[in-house]
Amino acid sequence: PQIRKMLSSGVCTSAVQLPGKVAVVTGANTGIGKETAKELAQRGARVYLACRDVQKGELVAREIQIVTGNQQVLVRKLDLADTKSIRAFAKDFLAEEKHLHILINNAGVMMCPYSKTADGFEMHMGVNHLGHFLLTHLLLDKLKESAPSRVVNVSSLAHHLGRIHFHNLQGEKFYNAGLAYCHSKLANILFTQELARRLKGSGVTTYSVHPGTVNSELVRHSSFMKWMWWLFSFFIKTPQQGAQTSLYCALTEGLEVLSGHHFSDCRVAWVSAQARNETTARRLWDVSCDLLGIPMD
Ligand SMILES: NC(=O)C1=CN([C@@H]2O[C@H](COP(=O)(O)OP(=O)(O)OC[C@H]3O[C@@H](n4cnc5c(N)ncnc54)[C@H](OP(=O)(O)O)[C@@H]3O)[C@@H](O)[C@H]2O)C=CC1
Ligand SMILES: CC1=C(/C=C/C(C)=C/C=C/C(C)=C/C=O)C(C)(C)CCC1
Repeated sequence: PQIRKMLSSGVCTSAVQLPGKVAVVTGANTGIGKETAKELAQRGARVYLACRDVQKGELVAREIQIVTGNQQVLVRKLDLADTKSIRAFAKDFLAEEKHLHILINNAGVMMCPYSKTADGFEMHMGVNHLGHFLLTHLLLDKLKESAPSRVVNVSSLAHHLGRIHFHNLQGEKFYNAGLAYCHSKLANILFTQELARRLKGSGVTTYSVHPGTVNSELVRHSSFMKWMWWLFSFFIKTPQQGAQTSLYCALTEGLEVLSGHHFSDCRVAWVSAQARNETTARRLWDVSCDLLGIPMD
């Protein structure tokens, strides 16, 4: 029980309610994203479940509506492995909604065999970093108009093993599925820091998060990890526990001064030296804009 307690600490104790607020959660049909969306709906927000599989999303939306009594739980198609899908999602959302107060960039893939997104990006970098980079860029004016608003980027402790190899960003020269995940999670943290710098004074703040080791479908591509997760399932966090730090960063009052920081177990957490490198963060921003055809400023 002591080990379990140690591995599952961190509870979002904020009492903030969200009537009239609008939230988007990516990858909300399962795992941490589903529990994050459920809690936001419980607090009265209108919540968009941005999912690549709309059918799975609809089932979860019904479940959340029944559990929370909040009918304002909506499903929209978003495939982060395809910039056309991201642009279509953003276009429809901007036409439909006046506000966006909370954006949770939660969706993720881990340890997939070498593959590329529709736009030719390596899958981890493409979905986990570039997809969310583009989505945030497209929704940024709406976030600014809705300030105070927040962007939460779900990263990982795994960023410690990550490096940004600008000469091999698409894994074409060498590729390791585990490390590719770590690199993309480092990119999440660097993106958060650079975004925070650029958004200073705008009323939009941003945070990166390590949710803990969580019993979810993330391990689907690795038999070894599946076995480990099964073996230690009693010790690791439930998705509901894994959602706590994302919720803490989305909801806690007075957190604005900590924009750009990394959180774990609902506390500020230490990041690797690579994750504190401002030059890498700026360069990654520029390279990401270049790859996505976004004008650099
Ligand atoms: N579980 C853990 O121990 C840890 C998780 N994290 C991070 O937490 C986040 C949530 O992961 P978790 O809940 O554990 O994992 P899950 O695999 O349970 O959930 C991942 C979600 O991302 C979605 N997704 C995957 N690819 C795409 C895509 N191309 N477009 C849109 N959505 C996509 C999945 O959709 P679908 O169901 O259709 O595949 C699913 O909804 C991830 O960013 C992960 O890196 C960080 C540290 C530890
Ligand atoms: C050694 C060990 C564990 C392994 C932890 C690992 C391997 C965590 C990996 C986390 C990842 C990959 C996060 C994703 O971003 C457990 C299961 C906690 C149980 C106690 C012993």
